[in-house]
Amino acid sequence: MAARETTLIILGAGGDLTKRLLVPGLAGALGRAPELSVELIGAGHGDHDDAAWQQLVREALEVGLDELTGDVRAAAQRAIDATVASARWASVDATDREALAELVGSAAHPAILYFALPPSVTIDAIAALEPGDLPEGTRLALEKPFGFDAESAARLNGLLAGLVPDECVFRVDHFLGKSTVVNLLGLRFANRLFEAVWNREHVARVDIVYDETLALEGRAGYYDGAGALVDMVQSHLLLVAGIVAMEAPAAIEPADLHGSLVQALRAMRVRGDDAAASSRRARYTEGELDGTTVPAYETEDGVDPSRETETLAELVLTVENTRWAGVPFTLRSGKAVGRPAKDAILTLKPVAHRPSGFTGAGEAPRITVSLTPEHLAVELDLNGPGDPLDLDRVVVETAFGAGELTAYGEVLDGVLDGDPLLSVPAEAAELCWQLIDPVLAAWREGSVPLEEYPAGSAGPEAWRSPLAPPHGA
Ligand SMILES: O=P(O)(O)OC[C@H]1O[C@@H](O)[C@H](O)[C@@H](O)[C@@H]1O
Repeated sequence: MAARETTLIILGAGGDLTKRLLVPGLAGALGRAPELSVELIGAGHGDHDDAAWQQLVREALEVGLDELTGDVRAAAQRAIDATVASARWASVDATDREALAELVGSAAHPAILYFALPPSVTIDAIAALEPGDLPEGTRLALEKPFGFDAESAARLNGLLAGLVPDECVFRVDHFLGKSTVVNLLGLRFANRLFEAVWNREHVARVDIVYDETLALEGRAGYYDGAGALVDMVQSHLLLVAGIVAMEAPAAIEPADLHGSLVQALRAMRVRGDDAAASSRRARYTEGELDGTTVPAYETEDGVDPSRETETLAELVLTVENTRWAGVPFTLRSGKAVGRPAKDAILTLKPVAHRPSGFTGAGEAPRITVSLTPEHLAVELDLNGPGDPLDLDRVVVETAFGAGELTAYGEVLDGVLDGDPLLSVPAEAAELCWQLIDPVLAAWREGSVPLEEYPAGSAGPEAWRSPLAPPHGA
């Protein structure tokens, strides 16, 4: 195996993401690629120095190690000392062109610049750079959210295109690194049983839900400016919806997969083109979760109550093509929800004719692909104990194999390897914002009330019933 060397520069390395997810994920990527050695530069403001950064790197790599098993874990273990020894800190303002160019120039190997920064700072940093500032082969990785609306996402794509070739740009969405999300491809396209019913003839509705028990967790600085719609629906769930909706690619190769994903996103619309009638928003009030009192969102440190940030968001889309016309796709995500559910659910239509004489069961059956943990459940109406004509609802379930790496590990592995398969295509990043912008505008205008739910509940009572379609949709 030929040795490979690269420099990973994390901009914004003093932030929570680096310690909690990026460096632990790096342990997995190092374990997967034992031939790779990484010079790890942390860059940012703050009072770090080489020693503090090295300590952070060691601790975070060890956290990452705990999530690995087998050969990958053994290889990651072997890589830790060398990675820590190479780690250095650079106090740099990412928007200072000369300082950034100098930092990239000081890298021992071809560099990857990872922007773990708020979107507006990332845009300023990219805008400050000139093409000649980055040596050939430099890769740019950008954390979500990619821009802050469709216009800024398009501008950012334009700026990036002027700096490096598109195959050197990695738009990171760790959901594309989740083994369960990747598994949707295998489930759909390698199984006739599922692909045959995966369309409007058989599917009544699609729900993509990511309700978490996690509350704000001290992230007001970021979250209060984002809210559930941007943080989760825009950044992650739309891409999951794209994978659920897309046509089969010819190959699991970047160009084919990205083409299918983009085509599906292009076909999506807010239902009835009515953002106010096709969305809901809510915010948690004080409540109990797992025996602990969760304070009301608006009283959390760093929250500006006048912003009306939602902690639960729901959006109904349609996919305007032959496969999906008329099927509602409901995307929903919330924080501090007592009944966590992280699933893609296809609710099937009833059979065209159930012969009279059968009793029992008969409600709409579902195919549930859990995004966390790895799990598939298919509901069937079968002969229960006793009378064979009295049907019981039976759930056929199986676990999927767990991913070898964490979602961040998978995504970083792609970035380090120069493989864009699991990175977000440029057009997809813009399309996701094009769907969300009208919803944000309707919410800003006050066309959609901000509802409330106690932390620890399942959400507002009224949300148990699906949103009625707008007139004419
Ligand atoms: O369940 P995971 O993989 O941690 O992903 C969910 C998280 O995804 C992040 O991108 C969001 O910013 C968080 O708010 C959210 O909790």
